[in-house]
Amino acid sequence: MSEKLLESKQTVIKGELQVPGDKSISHRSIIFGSLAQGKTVVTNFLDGEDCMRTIAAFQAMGVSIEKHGQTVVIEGNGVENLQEPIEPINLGNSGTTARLLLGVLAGLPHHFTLFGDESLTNRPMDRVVIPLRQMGAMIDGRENGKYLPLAMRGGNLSSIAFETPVKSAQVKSGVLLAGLLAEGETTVTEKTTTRDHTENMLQAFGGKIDTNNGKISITGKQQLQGTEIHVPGDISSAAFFLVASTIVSGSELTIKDVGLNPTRTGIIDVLKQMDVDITVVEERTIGGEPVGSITVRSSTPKGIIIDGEIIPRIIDEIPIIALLATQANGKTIIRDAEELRYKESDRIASVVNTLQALGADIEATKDGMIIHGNRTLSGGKVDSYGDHRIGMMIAIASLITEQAVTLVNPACISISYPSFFEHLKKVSR
Ligand SMILES: O=C(O)C1=C[C@@H](OP(=O)(O)O)[C@@H](O)[C@H](O)C1
Ligand SMILES: C=C(OP(=O)(O)O)C(=O)O
Repeated sequence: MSEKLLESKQTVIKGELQVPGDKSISHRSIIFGSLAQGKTVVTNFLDGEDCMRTIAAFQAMGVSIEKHGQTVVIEGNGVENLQEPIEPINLGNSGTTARLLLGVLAGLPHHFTLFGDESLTNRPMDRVVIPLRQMGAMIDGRENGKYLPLAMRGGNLSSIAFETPVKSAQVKSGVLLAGLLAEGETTVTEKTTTRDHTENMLQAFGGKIDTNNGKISITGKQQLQGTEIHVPGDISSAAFFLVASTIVSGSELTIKDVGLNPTRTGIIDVLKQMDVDITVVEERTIGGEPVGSITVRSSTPKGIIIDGEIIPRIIDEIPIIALLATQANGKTIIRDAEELRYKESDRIASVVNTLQALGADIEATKDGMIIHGNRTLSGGKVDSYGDHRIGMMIAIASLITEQAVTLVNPACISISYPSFFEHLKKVSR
């Protein structure tokens, strides 16, 4: 297993940065482009490994998808021309590919087998398998279809009125995509709002979807038209640099063209509540999604309580928020975040173990963590757990540790941010 030495050096974070395209929006651009009729051109596509899995899955079904740098051209031929793949589909590390693709495949009259890497193989799939079975898909797999590998035969779906028991955009999206291919009207009701990129992008492709008080309704068998999609910068990637600029004294960084969809901007709200010096400017709309530039100057944050409705709006940012909390005045409590246990690693355990190993005062709870601030972090050898967000959290921590940090298994960072270390170097002075 490879290791990366992150030397403890006096640095400041300065200048301007453009983070790569949003992962959630990149996945969905490939899915809708492949279901639509005609050409779709996606610019600023994230070429992280996860999004490449989504491309490969649709190529295996006969869709022509060409990637030139960050531009992807999809020649859509409509749902009815998606073919049965010869080989099993490898979903790699990508939960989003798995849950959203399951929804699409459930609507196709073909046989599919799906598998993933060790991490994905241990993440729950029954949260989408159960409603898709209710719609008529035949799905079987390990532990009665709870886990990959899965085998399935789709087609002839009927609509469903589904109340999602988990706060998950992936589950909502999987069922809505199946609803798009089913007869009649499907509704998904969610108690807490989760990211709505599926709903937004369906409309960008000419589809119709209604959201009313947490109830999302979609009529099946709609024809979608290819279009142009510009992917905004990923706020979940930006979050690592927002925190870096806060905790490294003397820093000031502007991140340009970041997606500011309100279902994703919880990190900005958290930073503001913690009294971090943050401003958002140049707000505008590109391709149906709000974008803007965020400037952060170093400051000493204060500890806060983070729970309830905001959790899905910061779900991928909690590891880096935990690092920030180790530097805050006072105590930070994170609750209602049990979903973290079902990510690429059990992120309650991996965040707590890693930060403890670096000298933080942090403890795990059933659904979150308690972090006591004002700690000087030491250094040493810590593992990414094969989880990209843990790997990036460790790299940002190393900017303020007293000794060097050896990051074990850094390669996973390219799942969502292949140019992360290059960008870190670019803004380190
Ligand atoms: O829909 C999406 O694109 C995503 C939804 C979230 O997962 P859940 O919906 O499982 O919480 C998030 O953690 C993931 O990185 C991307
Ligand atoms: C949880 C994540 O992604 P996924 O569920 O797509 O693997 C993530 O990117 O942090």
